[in-house]
Amino acid sequence: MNSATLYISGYVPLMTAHLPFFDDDNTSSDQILLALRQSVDNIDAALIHMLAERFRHTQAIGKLKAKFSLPPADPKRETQQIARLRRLAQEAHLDPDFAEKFLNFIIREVICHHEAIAAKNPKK
Ligand SMILES: O=C(O)C(=O)C[C@]1(C(=O)O)C=C[C@@H](O)C=C1
Repeated sequence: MNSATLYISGYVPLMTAHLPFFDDDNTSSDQILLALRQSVDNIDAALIHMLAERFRHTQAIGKLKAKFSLPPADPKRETQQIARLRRLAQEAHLDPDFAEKFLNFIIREVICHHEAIAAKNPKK
């Protein structure tokens, strides 16, 4: 398989231009799979690091909210975030419904963290 074949099969060649093997007709499917999986692994690692950073900041928000007796959830803010992420997803050719589900999944977890922080710091 070469880059032309990948293009015909719907794979965006720009994304693979930096990968080895793609202009070589003798490349085995195992080699191509390995190269693609290396990129997937790099992207997964980046996602984990970005999520860790996001949770670090939302933990700080949770502490602030507990200190000033603010509610753990802010539905108005969530509505804005979802509208924005759906727009970004569309531009990036990612399914907006998936983007919304993904954000909601993360936010639900953040709200649990906020509730736990508030429970540990009860206001008299
Ligand atoms: O921005 C806030 O107020 C947060 O608590 C953070 C966050 C989020 O994870 O983005 C979580 C819960 C809220 O309902 C809205 C947003």
